[in-house]
Amino acid sequence: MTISLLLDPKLQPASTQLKPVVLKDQVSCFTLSIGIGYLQGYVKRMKALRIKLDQFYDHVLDGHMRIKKELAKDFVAQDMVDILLQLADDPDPDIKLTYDCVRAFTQDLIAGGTDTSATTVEWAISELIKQPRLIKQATEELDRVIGRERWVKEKDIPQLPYIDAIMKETMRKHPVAALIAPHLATEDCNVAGYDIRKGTRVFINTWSMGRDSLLWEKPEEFHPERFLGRKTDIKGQNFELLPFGSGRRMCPGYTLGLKMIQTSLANLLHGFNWGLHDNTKLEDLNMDEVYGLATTRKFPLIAVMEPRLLLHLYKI
Ligand code: HEM
Repeated sequence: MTISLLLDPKLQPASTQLKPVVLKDQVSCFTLSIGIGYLQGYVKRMKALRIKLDQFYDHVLDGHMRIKKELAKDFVAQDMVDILLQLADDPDPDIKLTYDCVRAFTQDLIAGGTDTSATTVEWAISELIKQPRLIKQATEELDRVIGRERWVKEKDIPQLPYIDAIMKETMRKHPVAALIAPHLATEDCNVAGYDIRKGTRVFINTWSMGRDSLLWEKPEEFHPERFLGRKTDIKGQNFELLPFGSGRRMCPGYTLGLKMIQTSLANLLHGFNWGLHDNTKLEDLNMDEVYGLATTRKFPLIAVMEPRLLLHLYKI
C-alpha cells in the first residue's frame, strides 16, 4: 500500500518536501517553545505543505470510496486505506474514526514505513562494502541455503541467521530513530537510579545506547557475529537494543519493517556483487550521518552492482 501511494504522481512533489520539513521540524520541536521554529520559517512551510498533502490524501481516499461505491456488495477491502474507511463507516464503533483520522493514519504509514527500512538497508550495504569478508560470509550462507537458481523468498528468512545478524548489527550501530519519539511519564518513577516526575517528557537515545561500551564490546566496530548464537530480542524486550521503541507506543509496523529489511537485504546480497565505483578506496567511503526523523547517510551510497545469479533471473 505504501509503495503504491508513493508512486502516485500526485504525491511526488509533496513527498520530496515532506522529508526536509519533517526532519527540520523534529529539530524545531526542541526549540519551538522559544519561537525558533517560526523564525526558521518551518511553520509557514509546514502549513503550505499541509494543504498539498491534504489534496493528495483526498485524491487517494476519494478514489477508494468511488471503487467501493461502484462495486457495492462485491467490494472486498484490498489495502489499509480500504480497511480504515470501513472502520470509519462502522455505525457502532468502540472509538469513532473520522475522515481526518483516516487521512492522518495514511500519512503515518507513509512517513513511518518508507525511509525507515530503506535507510537501514543502505547502512547495512555501506558497512558490508567496507568489509568484503562479511559479504563473503553472507553469500556463502545464501548459496548454501538458497542456491544460485532463484531469489530469496520471505519464507527463507528463518534459515538465514547471518542475514538476521547483519540486520541487528545495522540497527544497533545505525538506528533509524536516533532519538525515539518523545514519551511522557504518566506517573512518578525511578529508572536506573534517576527519579522521573510524572509529566516529564522523556527522550530515549538509541544511538548512544548502541554505541555504549558498557553494553557492547568494541561498539564502533561493525561486527554481525556478536549476534550469532545470542538471543537478542529486537522487539522491545531487550532494553540495550530498541530500534522500534518499546511498550504500547512502540512501532506498530515493526513486523513489516523487519520483513522488508531482511528480504531486500538478502536479495541484494544474493543477486549482486558489490563494489565501490572508480578508484574509491574502502577506507575513503564516508560514513557520516545526518540526524533527523530518520538517521540517513550524509552522502548517498554510490556503489557498483554486478549480477551474480543466472541472467534469466533478472528478467521482469
Ligand atoms: C526499519 C523499520 C522501522 C523502524 C526502525 C521504525 C522505528 C520506529 C520507532 C522508533 C517508532 C517510535 C516508537 C516509540 O515511540 O516508542 C516508530 C513509530 C511508528 N512507526 Fe515505525 N519503524 C519502522 C517501520 C515502520 C513501518 C513499516 C510502518 C508502517 C507501515 C511504521 C509505522 C510507524 C507508526 C505509525 C509509528 C507511530 C506509532 C505511535 O505513535 O503510536 N514503522 N517506528
